[in-house]
Amino acid sequence: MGIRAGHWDDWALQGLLGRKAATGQRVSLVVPARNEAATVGAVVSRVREALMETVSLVDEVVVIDSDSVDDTYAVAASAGARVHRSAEIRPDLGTHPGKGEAMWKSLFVTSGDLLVFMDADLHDWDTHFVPGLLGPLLHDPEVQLVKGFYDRPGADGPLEGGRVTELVARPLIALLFPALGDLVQPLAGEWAVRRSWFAGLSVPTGYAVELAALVDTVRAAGPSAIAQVDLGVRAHRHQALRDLGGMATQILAAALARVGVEGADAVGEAVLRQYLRGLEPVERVVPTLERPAAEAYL
Ligand SMILES: O=c1ccn([C@@H]2O[C@H](COP(=O)(O)OP(=O)(O)O)[C@@H](O)[C@H]2O)c(=O)[nH]1
Ligand SMILES: O=C(O)[C@@H](COP(=O)(O)O)O[C@H]1O[C@H](CO)[C@@H](O)[C@H](O)[C@H]1O
Repeated sequence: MGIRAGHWDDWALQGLLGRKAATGQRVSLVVPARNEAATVGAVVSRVREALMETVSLVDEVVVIDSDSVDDTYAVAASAGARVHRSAEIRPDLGTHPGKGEAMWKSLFVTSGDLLVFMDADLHDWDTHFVPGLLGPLLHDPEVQLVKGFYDRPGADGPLEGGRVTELVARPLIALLFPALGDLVQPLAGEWAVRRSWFAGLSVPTGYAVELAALVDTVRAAGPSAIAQVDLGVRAHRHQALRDLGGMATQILAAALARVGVEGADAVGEAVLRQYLRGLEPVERVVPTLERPAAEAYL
């Protein structure tokens, strides 16, 4: 069997609540956020209202403030989230920049048996994303990781989002990881995973966290350990093209490391040279470090 696909409304909310109660599992929504004051409040407040206050599907909403320099922390806290600064979680383990670092650190400040990750920069989404992602985990013990997929509006049209997905992730999957070929949105930031499973994974500290989790999961447990759920439409803030060069470098570094090619130097960073005009390069130091499985520190 390959990667199973479902639709968010395959699972009635009451049925999910029943399964959650019957299995005694807790659910943590984790939102990694760097400079997301404009949108993080709505993500937190809407999920809290719909899935914590109205029903008890989510037990905690945790925002990991990832080196923000805006009001992310205050906005998320006033919306009702438990907020932690990534750098202040387990300082004995040091701190690194990046989305994956924030998600790795979330393991030390959450209690959920099931973790649901959502980006903080969403502006076209709905709260059904969360039950949709939980459906396979609450109903199928074989599933360890659930990816959301959706139509992704971009700057050039209703289906033009996902530049790194189309130009980097899908080619990597085609060439190196064909078992993941069924995945519609391999880089989607909306995904869910069993805590015990995520705690056993090596986690890239940057943007490669999503692809690495998929590769390591399909290798360790096969495609039946992964499910994907149609969540409808999702729009988010789009980074500038050259900033996605850093993301692409991190994803490529993690992929190459998983096929025995150590592209980055030993200290866990790569220097990406970009050019805006003429011969003068703009050098971007790109962290390619990975955190070891968190279970050893929990
Ligand atoms: O160092 C970082 C970079 C990003 N993010 C968060 O990770 C999510 C996805 O990042 P981003 O929007 O930059 O990626 P994109 O969606 O453009 O691929 C967002 O909630 C960011 O705030 C983070 O927590 N730390
Ligand atoms: O899919 C993609 O190509 C990138 C960038 O999307 P856009 O080109 O800005 O629509 O966005 C995803 O990739 C990141 C790395 O995995 C994730 O962190 C983001 O959540 C996801 O939006």
